[in-house]
Amino acid sequence: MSRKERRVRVDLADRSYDIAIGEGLTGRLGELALEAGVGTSSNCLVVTDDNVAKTGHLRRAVDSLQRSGYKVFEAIIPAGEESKNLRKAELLYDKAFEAGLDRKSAIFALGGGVVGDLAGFVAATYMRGIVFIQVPTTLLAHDSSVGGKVAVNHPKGKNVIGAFHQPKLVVYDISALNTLPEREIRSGLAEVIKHGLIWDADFYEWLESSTDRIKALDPQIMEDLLARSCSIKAAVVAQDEKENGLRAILNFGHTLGHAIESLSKYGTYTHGEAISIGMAFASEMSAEFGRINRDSVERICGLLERIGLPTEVPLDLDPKELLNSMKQDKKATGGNLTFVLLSEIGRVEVVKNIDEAKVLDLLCRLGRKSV
Ligand SMILES: NC(=O)c1ccc[n+]([C@@H]2O[C@H](COP(=O)([O-])OP(=O)(O)OC[C@H]3O[C@@H](n4cnc5c(N)ncnc54)[C@H](O)[C@@H]3O)[C@@H](O)[C@H]2O)c1
Ligand SMILES: O=C(O)C(=O)C[C@@H](O)[C@H](O)[C@H](O)COP(=O)(O)O
Ligand SMILES: [Zn+2]
Repeated sequence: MSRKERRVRVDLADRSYDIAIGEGLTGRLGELALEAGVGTSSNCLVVTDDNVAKTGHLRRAVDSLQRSGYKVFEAIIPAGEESKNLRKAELLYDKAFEAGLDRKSAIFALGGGVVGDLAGFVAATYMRGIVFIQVPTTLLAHDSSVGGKVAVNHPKGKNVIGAFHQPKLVVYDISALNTLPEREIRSGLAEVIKHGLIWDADFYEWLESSTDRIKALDPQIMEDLLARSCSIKAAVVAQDEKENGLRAILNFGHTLGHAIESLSKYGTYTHGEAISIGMAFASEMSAEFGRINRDSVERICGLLERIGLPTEVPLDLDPKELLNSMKQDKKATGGNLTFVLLSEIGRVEVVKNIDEAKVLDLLCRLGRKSV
């Protein structure tokens, strides 16, 4: 007998939705979408990438939707961050027209954060916004599928062309992790660790003590981990949907992380790897500004490294270019740097007008390069 899935609610008044978490949920996607009120009268589009399409996930999703009466079209994009751009968005608009999508249609984003952000952006803009459903297939996408940030990249920076468009439902099938490469598992754990660091010291300690079982992808552990991590994201988003204040804490590690991704042309580091380096750097900065002690920095870098994530500022990236890229971060106003810094493990603060000379100095010291 199938076990009932776990549910985490994202409370956003008339835009509230559930995150359903459990094993084998892709095979029940149609039933779950119907239950969430996604209509079957108009055609729908399932967007995925060519890696996910090679696994059984796409077939299971489409079969389930068809069994529930949905008329399904498919769009497959090339896998990878390089696809998160306006040209691919335009190809998806073409697909949407070919599939006859109208205002009552829905887009299902089946994949990692790239598919979710891109398909979500298309759903937010096609005919001024249609329903979309997130069906995350990476560990990292437990974060990207929740909260409604949808975007594409621009040569000037990550996610700078985007919108807030909440999904109607998130269906997280834990079984999808079985086909995910180990590197992507580690990458996803970076965002999980972030959620512990910014919000919940107990969760962070639990992660420290459960590393081996997490690495073994024990299904019960993964269900608990996802439910706790999604609950933190949901709690933050519910309090500040459009990032007027609090939500910026979810950007811990991203100021440097996004600069690393952008300067390395999105080809060297996964998102999780880049923000792992960014979190190690933000922890060092927090210590430099006397907010936390060295033991906490060692503890944080220790966990990231035990997971197999990088913590060192890349030697091949120029500190001045990193600094300039960070000044274009969406949190920066008037060219002044904003960083999310730790006050203790489990608590952070958004700090504006950070002294850029100090950041440059630390970048040079940690990257072991002189200016
Ligand atoms: N919107 C948000 O709030 C938010 C939050 C975090 C990250 N993001 C964005 O998410 C993106 C990163 O997402 P990601 O790490 O999921 O990357 P991704 O979507 O590129 O997926 C990583 C790799 O795994 C493959 N893959 C996906 N699911 C698979 C499966 N089940 N089996 C085998 N292979 C599979 C993909 O084809 C890809 O090669 C970045 O663009 C980042 O900016 C957005
Ligand atoms: O949901 C948020 O808010 C986040 O900051 C989550 C991040 O993990 C994610 O990478 C997000 O896309 C970054 O947002 P951005 O506004 O800095 O592009
Ligand atoms: Zn992120």
